[in-house]
Amino acid sequence: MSEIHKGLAGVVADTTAVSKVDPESNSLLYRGYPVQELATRGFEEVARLLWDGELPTAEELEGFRERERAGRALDDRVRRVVDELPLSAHPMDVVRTAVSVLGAVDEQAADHSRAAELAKAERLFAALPAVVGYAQRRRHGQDLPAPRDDLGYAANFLWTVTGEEPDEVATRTFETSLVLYAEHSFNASTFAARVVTSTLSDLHSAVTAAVGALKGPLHGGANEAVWTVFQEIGSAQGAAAWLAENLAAHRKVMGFGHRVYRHGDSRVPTMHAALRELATARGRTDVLDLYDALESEMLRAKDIRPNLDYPAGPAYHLLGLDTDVFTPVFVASRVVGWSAHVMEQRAANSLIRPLSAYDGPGLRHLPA
Ligand SMILES: CC(=O)SCCNC(=O)CCNC(=O)[C@H](O)C(C)(C)COP(=O)(O)OP(=O)(O)OC[C@H]1O[C@@H](n2cnc3c(N)ncnc32)[C@H](O)[C@@H]1OP(=O)(O)O
Ligand SMILES: O=C([O-])CC(=O)C(=O)O
Repeated sequence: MSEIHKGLAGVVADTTAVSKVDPESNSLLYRGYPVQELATRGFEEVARLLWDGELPTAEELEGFRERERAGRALDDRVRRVVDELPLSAHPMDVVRTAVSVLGAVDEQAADHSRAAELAKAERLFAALPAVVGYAQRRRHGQDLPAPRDDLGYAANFLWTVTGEEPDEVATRTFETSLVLYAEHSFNASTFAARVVTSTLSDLHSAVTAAVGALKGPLHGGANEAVWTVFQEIGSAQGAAAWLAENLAAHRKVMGFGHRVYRHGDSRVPTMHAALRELATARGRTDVLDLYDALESEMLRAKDIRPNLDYPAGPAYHLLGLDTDVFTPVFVASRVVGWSAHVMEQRAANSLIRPLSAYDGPGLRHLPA
């Protein structure tokens, strides 16, 4: 039997110039730039870098910002389909459905030229905050506030979801998380997007599949699960007992561990610092105490470190997002990476179709 690479662990499936995850130096580069340096920049600029391969000129950035501001309103056709969904539908299901609708109505859906793919990626980028905002607000009986053209992407996103103008620390924390979440090489959702693209399918189909892959708690769904764990534990004093019980029951602790990083996730220190700033400004040092307590218990018990979802979950709670809206926010950021990979896959395509080793019953025949 040929060698099996369960979960494709350790398999190098293709090359990519979008980002480099290096477990040895514990670093993450977007198009060559360390993500920690990019975390001080606006998310719109980082999106252009990931799509275009180079930082935009001031003029290019302003042109993109204008198009983004013009595309913020919730499409009526999306609203009508979402209104048919039960209020109990998970916001990730709302987002997945919305992306699918946006694909069905996009006049360039079948145009796979790079110019058309970029235009579609830009439109999705601009449209998703209103979709995420609507997913949260409709359940509270609230409509969307009108988009704020005087605010950048990150601040307008928070305004759209919460209906409150964010202060500087909230905008900075949120923007940092968007930059850190934007791209991470061949993770499961990006790979799903590349698989779909490899069949010569369209960008919205690839993104819809990626949303489905991101939803699971072993991937993006972990940021939602982290805050649920914080609520279950309650306070720093409860961390040791909670962990002992869960490890004894062989349950995975959400927000810890990573398939690629072996010495901790390179993005965590930057997001942890942002969380510290936000929690301190909000007088919620209890959240920081619980964060530290669970982290050190996990290190002591299993020698496993947090991944990006661990600081992002509590930060999103403190920013006023409903817990099940955390992963949809991840979608709005990662759509940049997904679409960059769709374009890269298309430019040098080969159908992705691995082999399997059959281990079912041997040849047999139907009874006469
Ligand atoms: C943005 C992101 O998508 S980051 C990932 C978000 N996902 C999570 O936080 C979910 C929790 N983490 C996990 O389930 C895992 O660490 C994964 C899925 C992310 C990566 O795991 P893999 O590379 O497949 O390693 P695997 O799950 O086989 O774990 C290896 C060992 O470490 C243990 N382990 C790994 N992560 C954890 C965890 N979070 N809690 C408890 N034990 C863990 C496993 O139980 C296993 O132990 P064993 O060898 O004694 O059976
Ligand atoms: O790379 C991975 O497997 C998961 C991850 O951290 C991400 O997608 O950001």
